[in-house]
Order: sequence, then structure tokens, then C-alpha cells
Amino acid sequence: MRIYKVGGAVRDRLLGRPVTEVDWVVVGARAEEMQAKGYRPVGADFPVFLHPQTGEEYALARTERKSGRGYGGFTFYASPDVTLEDDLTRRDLTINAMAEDEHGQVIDPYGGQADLAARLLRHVSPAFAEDPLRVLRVARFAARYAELGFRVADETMALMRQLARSGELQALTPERSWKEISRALMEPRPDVFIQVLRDCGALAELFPPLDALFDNDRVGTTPGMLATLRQCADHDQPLPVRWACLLHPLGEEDPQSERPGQAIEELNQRVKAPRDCQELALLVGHFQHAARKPATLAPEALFDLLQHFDIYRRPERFEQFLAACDMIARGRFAHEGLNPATVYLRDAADAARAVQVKPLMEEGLKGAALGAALKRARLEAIGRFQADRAL
Ligand SMILES: Nc1ccn([C@@H]2O[C@H](COP(=O)(O)OP(=O)(O)OP(=O)(O)O)[C@@H](O)[C@H]2O)c(=O)n1
Repeated sequence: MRIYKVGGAVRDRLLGRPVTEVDWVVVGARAEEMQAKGYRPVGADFPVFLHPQTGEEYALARTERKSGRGYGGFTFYASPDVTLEDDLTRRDLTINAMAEDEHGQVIDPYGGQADLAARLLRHVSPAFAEDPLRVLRVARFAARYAELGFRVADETMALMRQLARSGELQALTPERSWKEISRALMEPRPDVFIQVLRDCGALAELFPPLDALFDNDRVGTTPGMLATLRQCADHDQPLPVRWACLLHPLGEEDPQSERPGQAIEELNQRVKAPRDCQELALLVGHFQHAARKPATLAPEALFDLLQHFDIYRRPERFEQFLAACDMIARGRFAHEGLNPATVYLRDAADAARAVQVKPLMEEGLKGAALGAALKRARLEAIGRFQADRAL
């Protein structure tokens, strides 16, 4: 049996980037031998094992054949006669299809090193098309390595276009799509991820309302949305902020639609985004306008906004909302430095939070009456705050 390091670890070492996770491929072995050596199988009929000590993944060299639509439709052929080259051919990109032996010798049958040098994301073979998720993966790698000068090779872009047109992306499960999308949004250039998806037609398949924005962009929202995503990366924003910033223009289209928030809701559901991402996207979609000019809001409207956010129990969610507003201000409106609108909102929230319950309880108030008195006191506090700031 021979063991090689493969995939991302080889690529990132050659790029001089930190290697976070090492995958191994095992040639000339059977599952029984692996288990006899103490490796633990990952699944019943998947030829991947975990090392007894390091927990790293060791996969038997395999070929993959697509037997149906979607990700379920894969069959594996793993056997001691599958060569390292066979295993590398089924991989997505040439830069991911390199291996390294125990002496640090690189095995590179598909020109991965040349493509690293040329800064090209190029598919290995037509087998690329067997997994439509790879369209998202390529866009994600483009987002990760854009700053190193990488771009998608023309022939790979053509293949991605074909895959998008075939409708195969529809067969991706929300879980697999979200895993790629969420990782891509956290890369240094999430805007490049979206642009690559747009260019190959995948955005139209995955997020039709976002794609439509690019087509009917009378007011130039899409360059602003892309710039906003870039700001998110430059300011290390967490995933919910980035997701909300991606979807924020849909909230602006909404006033004309019958159900505000519908487009955001649909995209949330489509990828089954986690709850915090869903919530923030809807809140940003809905309140971004009000948050741009909070000083012009009537005290009641400002109070309602803060109530809606449940700023008393969910302060971190409100902070993420303000962060998203800041990123939009920078990306869309080229605003630099401290954003007076979000400073105002944060101070208003602090004024409302400063209202104490204890004195009201000491007056003997309870239950609904206490709730109503607290609301009144907070509304008054906001009124005072606005009056002070107006001076
Ligand atoms: N749909 C996929 C998923 C994975 N791979 C191959 O499996 C390797 C390991 O996959 P993964 O761990 O997902 O990616 P990495 O390349 O290690 O990248 P990352 O740094 O994002 O983990 C990849 O390098 C690639 O060769 C593939 O060809 N097609």
C-alpha cells in the first residue's frame, strides 16, 4: 500500500499558504487492510477512513461514475488496482489534482503546478461535469485566490456555463449549496464569487431575483451590492452580516411587490440558511431605509424599530444590523469613517435600554400594566434622546 498527501494540502503548500487540513489517498489497499491497521471507516459503503491517532481522512484511491441526477447519484469503484492517476483524474481542478509522496515529491499528471504559476482555475477533465456543485466550488476558489491573481480558465468557464444551462444546479441539495455559499461569503473576495456565478449563468439558476438585479439595474444597485460584500470582507464581518448584505437590494425592490420580504424569504428557504442569517437578512431588507436617516423618524417609529429588534434581549443581533448598515453605507454610498446614522441608532438603543424596571415595580406595577408603563417610559426616553440630538 502507498500513501500520498492530496488535494488542498498540496495546493496550499505550493502556494505558500497555511495548510489547515490534510487529506490522504491510499493506493493498492483494500478496506479490510485499513481496518486491520486500526483505521476507522467513515461510512458503511464509502471508501474513506479516519487515522486512529490523527483523525485525518484517508481515502482509498477510487474512480467515480455518475449513475443518476443529483449528488445521491454516484457510484464509487475503489479497488487496489485503481492508480493514483485514476484517482486524480476524477477531481475538480488541476490545482487540486496533485499528490505528494513521503519524500515531498509532487505527482502532478494534469499540470497543476503550471496552472498555479499561471494563476488559472482549470478543470481536470470532462468528469468535472459529474458534480454540479463544482460550479460553486470554482467560484469559491476564485473568491479565495482572486487577490493572488487567479481567474477561471476560459474552457472551464464554458463548461460551467453548459452545466448551468443544463438545469443540473437545481438538483443540488440546499445543504450542499449552503455549505459552499457560506464558505465563499467568508472568503477575501465574496464579490468575486457572485460575479463568477453571474458570468456563468449559475446565479440565474440559483438566485433568480439576484440575477434579475444585474439585468434591470437602472439605479446601479448591483455594483453597490458587490462593493458592500467587499467591505464586509475587509471589515471581517461575520456570516449573517455578509448574507444580509448580499440580499439587501431585494428589500429595496420590495415596496412595489405585494409581499415585502418575499424575495428574501424565498432565497433564505431555498438554501435553508441558518436562523441567524435568515433573520438578519429579513431585518436588513426591511429596515435599511429607516436606518439611513434615523433622525428624521418620529419617536414612535424609532421606538417601533428598536422594539422590532428586541434590542433588550438581542443586543448582538442589533449590532449585526448596524454593521450591515455600515457596510451598505460604505459599499453603496462610498461613506467613509464613522457612520452618523448607525451611531445615532446605537445611542437611541442605549437610551431606551437605560430605562430601569425597578422603580416601576416599586410603584406596585405588575404584569400587563408594568409592560405598558415600561413601553411608555422607553418611548419617552427616545423622545428625550431625539430632542437632545436635535439641538
Ligand atoms: N466536489 C468536489 C469536492 C472535492 N474534490 C476533490 O477533493 C479534494 C478535497 O476536497 P475539500 O476538502 O472539499 O477541498 P480542498 O481542496 O481541501 O479545499 P479547502 O481548502 O476549501 O478545504 C479537493 O482538493 C478536490 O481534489 C472534488 O474534486 N470535487
